[in-house]
Amino acid sequence: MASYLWSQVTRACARNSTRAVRSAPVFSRSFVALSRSSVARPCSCRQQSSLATAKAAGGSSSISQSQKEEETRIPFTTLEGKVHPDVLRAITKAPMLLTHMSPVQAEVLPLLPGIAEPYNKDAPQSDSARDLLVKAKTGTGKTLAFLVPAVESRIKHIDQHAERMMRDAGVTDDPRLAEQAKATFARQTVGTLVISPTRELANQIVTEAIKLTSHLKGFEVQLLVGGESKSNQLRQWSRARHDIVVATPGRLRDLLMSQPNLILDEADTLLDMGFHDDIEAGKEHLPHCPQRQTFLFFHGLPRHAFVDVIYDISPVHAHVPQYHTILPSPEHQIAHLVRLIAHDQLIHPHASKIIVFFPTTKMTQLFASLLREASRRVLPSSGHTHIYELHSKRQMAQRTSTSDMFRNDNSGASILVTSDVSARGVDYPGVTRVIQVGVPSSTEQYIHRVGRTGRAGTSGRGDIVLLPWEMGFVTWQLTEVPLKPLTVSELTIQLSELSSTFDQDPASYLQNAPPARAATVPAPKSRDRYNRGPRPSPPAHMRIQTPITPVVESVDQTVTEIQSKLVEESVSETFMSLLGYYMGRSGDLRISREAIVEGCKSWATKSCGLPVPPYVSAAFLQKLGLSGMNRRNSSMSTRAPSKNRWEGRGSARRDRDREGASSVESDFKAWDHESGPKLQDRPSQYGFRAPREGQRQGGYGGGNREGGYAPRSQGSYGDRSNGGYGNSGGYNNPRESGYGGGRSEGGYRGSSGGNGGRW
Ligand SMILES: Nc1ncnc2c1ncn2[C@@H]1O[C@H](COP(=O)(O)OP(=O)(O)OP(=O)(O)O)[C@@H](O)[C@H]1O
Repeated sequence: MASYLWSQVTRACARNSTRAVRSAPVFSRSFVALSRSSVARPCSCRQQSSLATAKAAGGSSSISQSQKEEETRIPFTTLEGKVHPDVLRAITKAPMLLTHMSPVQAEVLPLLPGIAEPYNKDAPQSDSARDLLVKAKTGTGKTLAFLVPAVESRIKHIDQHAERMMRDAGVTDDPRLAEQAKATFARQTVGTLVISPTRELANQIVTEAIKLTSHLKGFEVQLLVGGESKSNQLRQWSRARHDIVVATPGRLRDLLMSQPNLILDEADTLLDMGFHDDIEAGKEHLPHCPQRQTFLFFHGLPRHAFVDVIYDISPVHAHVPQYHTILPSPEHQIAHLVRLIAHDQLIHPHASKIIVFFPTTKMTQLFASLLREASRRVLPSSGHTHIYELHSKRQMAQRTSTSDMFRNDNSGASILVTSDVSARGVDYPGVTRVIQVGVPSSTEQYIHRVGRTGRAGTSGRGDIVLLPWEMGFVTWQLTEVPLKPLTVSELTIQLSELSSTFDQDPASYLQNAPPARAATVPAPKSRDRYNRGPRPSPPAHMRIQTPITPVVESVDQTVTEIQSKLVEESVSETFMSLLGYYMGRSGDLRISREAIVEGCKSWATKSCGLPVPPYVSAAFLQKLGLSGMNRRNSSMSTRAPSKNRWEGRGSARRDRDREGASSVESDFKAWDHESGPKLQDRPSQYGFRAPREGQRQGGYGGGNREGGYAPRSQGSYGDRSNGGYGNSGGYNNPRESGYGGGRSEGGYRGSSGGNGGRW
C-alpha cells in the first residue's frame, strides 16, 4: 500500500522557511530545478508590477501597455489535452469560472502532464527530478497550482492500476474488472496528502479541491483536522476514498497511529514549523522516493528558488502600501485603531473589509468587545459594521462559520478581529486593509498577515500599530519591508479631511468612491450566537452617518468612556497573556525583559485605563527569569499589599487559587497565545462589565447596549483579593520612560488603496 501513496503536497508555511529549506534532506534529492527561462512564461511578475504601476499612473500609454500584457497571459484553455477534461471544465466553467493562469500557475501547470505521470522505475526518465519547490507571494493562486497536478496524478495512478490488473488477468478490455480495480485501488490508497498549518487553511483547501473535482465521478476529498470528533473522522476515513486528504499535523498523527497499514515516511523533510514531533511520529509510514513525489509550496524568504515567481526583492506585494505607526504613548492605541478603521470605511464606503490581528487570544477577545462598543458610536458605518471574532478559544464549528461569514460578507463594512489563526493561507476575497496591533510572532508572520489583503491582484493596504517599546520590530525585523511611517496626528488630519469632504457632498463622495464588491456565494446560515452575520446591510448612503465630522472628532472622548467600562480582571488576564507572549521576544525587539514588563504594565494602565498596573507575583517573575527585578526596581516591589486592598473581591479563579493552586500556575493559565495553554471559552463581550440585571443586552455579536454597564467603582482594582497571587504586593507607579521615541515623523501624505495589477 505504501508504494501507492503518490505524493505529499505540502503547504509549508514554515515559521522559518529558510532554515527548513536549508536543513531539509529532501533537497539533497533532485528537485525539478526550473530556471525562469526553462518554462514558457508569457506573463511575469515583473510585468505584473509594471501593470500595477501603469494602472496607478492611469496614463493612456500605460493602459495600452496593460492591455498588451493582458494579452500575454496564459489562458487555461491551453491545458486542453494535458489535463482531464472534467478538471478543465471545473476550472474554466462552473464552479470556478477562471480564464487565465496566475504567474505561479503559469509556471507549474504547463509541466503537465509530465509532472503527474506515475513513477516508472524502468523508464529512462525515472532518475529525473519529480519534486517541486515553488516560491510565490501570498494570494497568487498557489492552491490551484498544486491541486491540479495532484488531481491529475491521482487519475493517472488509478488508470494505471486498472490497466495493470487487466494485464495480470490476461484481458485487454473488461470494463467491469477495470471499474472494480479502480474502486478498490481508490479506497485502499491515498492520492495526495496536503498538510496545512491551520484548520482554517485546511478547510479552504478542501473547498477548492471539492470545486476542482466536482465533475470527477467518485472522487473524494477528506478533511482531518483537530477540533472535530476524532472517532467520526476515523470512521469516515475507513469508509471513504482518499483521493485528496487535507490534514493538520496533530490529527494526521492521530490517524497514523490508528492506521498501521498506511505507510508514510520522511515527512520531517517538509515541515519545520513547530509540528516536528507530529511529523516525526509518522515518519516511518511514508514511502521512499522516488515513489513519493514531494511538492513543497511556500511563500516566505527561502533562497532555494526553483519555480520562482517572485521577481522583486521585496517579500510582499508592491501594490499593497504598508504603514507603521509607533504610538507616542499607549494612550493612543485604541483611538488610533478606531481611526484606522474609520479611515478605511470612508475610503471604501461601499466595500470596507478589514482584518485586525492581535498577538494573543486574550487581547483578541478584549479588543473584539471593545471594537463592538466603539463601532456603534464612532465609526462611519456605526452599528451597521459587522464585527467577527476568530481565535483558538472558539470551537471549531464556530471558527468555521465565522470564517465563512466573513469571507462572504459583502455588506461594505465588516471587520474580522482575529489572532494568528487567520494569518496563513486563508483566503478572504476583497479585504481592503490589514491592521496589525502589536508585534507579530515573526517577520514571516507579518508578511503572511499582510498577505490577506491585495489578493488575486486586487488593491489593499497594511498598517501596523506598535507601542513605543515595540518599535524594535520595525527597526530590526522589518528591514526588507517597504514601510512608510504614519503618525497619530497625520491619520487624525487625514480622517478629518475625508469626513469634511464627505459632509460637503455625501452623494458625489459616494459616487466617486470605489464600487462595492461583486456578491459571492451566499454564506451558510450560522448558528454562531456571537457572529450572526452576514446580515443584510443598508447601502452606503443610508449606512454612513451624516454629518460624520462630529462623530470622528469624538473618538478620543468615546474611547475614554469605553475604557472606563473595561473589567479589570480581563485587562489583567490580557496583560498576563502579553507578558507570556513578549518575554520570548526580547531578543527580536532588542529590549530587556524588564522593559517588556514595564511596557505591558503601561499598556494596562494607559491603553486600558487601569488605575494601577496588574499584580504579578514574585514567583511568576521568577518563572520569567526576572527574579532580580524586584531588587533592582522599586516599582516592582513584591511588598505584600494591605489586607484591605484585596478584600471583598473574588472570582472563581481566585477561589480556586485559594484552594491550593500556586500563584505561578494561575499566572501561567493566563498565557493564552495560540500555542500556549488554553483557557475556557468566553462570551464575546469579554472584557466588559455585564449589564445590570434587567438591562437588555443588545447590539450585534453579544455587545452590550450603551449604558448597559455598571460604572466602574473608583479604585476597585486596588481592592481585589489577593487570594491565590502569593503574599506580595502589586506594582505601583509604572516607569514611563526609557522606551525610546517614536520614529514616525513625516513622509506619509498619500491615501490608502494602491492599484493592483491583475495576473
Ligand atoms: N487563475 C486565477 N484567476 C483568478 N483568480 C484566481 C486564480 N487562481 C486563484 N484565484 C483566486 O485567488 C485567490 C487566492 O488564491 P490562493 O488562496 O490559492 O492563493 P495563495 O497563493 O495560496 O495565497 P496564500 O499564500 O495566502 O495561501 C483565491 O480567491 C482564488 O480563488
